[in-house]
Amino acid sequence: MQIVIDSLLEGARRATGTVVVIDVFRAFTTAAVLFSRGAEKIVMTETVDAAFALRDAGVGSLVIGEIDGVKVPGFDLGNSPFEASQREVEGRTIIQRTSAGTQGIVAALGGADRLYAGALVTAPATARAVLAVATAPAVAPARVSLVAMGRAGRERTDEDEICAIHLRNLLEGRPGAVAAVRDLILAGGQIAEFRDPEVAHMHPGDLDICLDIGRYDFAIRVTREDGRPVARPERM
Ligand SMILES: O=C(O)[C@H](CS(=O)(=O)O)OP(=O)(O)O
Repeated sequence: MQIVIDSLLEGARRATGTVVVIDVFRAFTTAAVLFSRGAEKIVMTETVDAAFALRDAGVGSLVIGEIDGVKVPGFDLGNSPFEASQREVEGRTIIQRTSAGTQGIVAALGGADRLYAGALVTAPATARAVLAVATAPAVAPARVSLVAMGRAGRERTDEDEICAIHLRNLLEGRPGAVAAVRDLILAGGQIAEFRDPEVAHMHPGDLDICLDIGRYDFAIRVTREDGRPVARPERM
């Protein structure tokens, strides 16, 4: 198994094999929270207009996400895992548009043999899901691309790069260093905005959820349906 770590939108575009697009802060943590609360599936889109059009067409009933981290006017939810954890979403189809995470999924959809949306909350389950495929005899030589999406898919960020390294440890059979992963991210420059009352869209509760490594026992698998990326929980 060959594991490649790459970054940002360009990395997502060139990713091949089994691909994990990583967005810890916050898109795929939010997606995981919604699945833990019974959401059926999440349709991931690139643009706000596409998200509204899908809702208007009846493809989904809730539209969520952000621009520059801030909830889009007219969306039902922003990109906050904490807010998602307060929402009733049982059985719902959700449409998600974010600045990094869903952009990466759309960019990777064409080149990926198998696609996952990754975050720390789902890291062990994602590694199990990837290993189940990557080590299957029929799928050699296996390549796994881990793509850290960063800020808006344009600027590398600690949490996504560190999540990629943590996933590589798990994929290569090492336990990783859960406390060190948390500590290193918490020492970084992006943490202050979660605690800044002036940055209202970054809820302090988001940080606790995003850094709760292995909180959920499912991976988030993305498949193409009607030409669109659709995410569902996958349990191994
Ligand atoms: O809402 C977020 O936390 C980010 C905003 S940005 O990428 O830093 O502009 O979106 P996400 O797609 O969850 O990284």
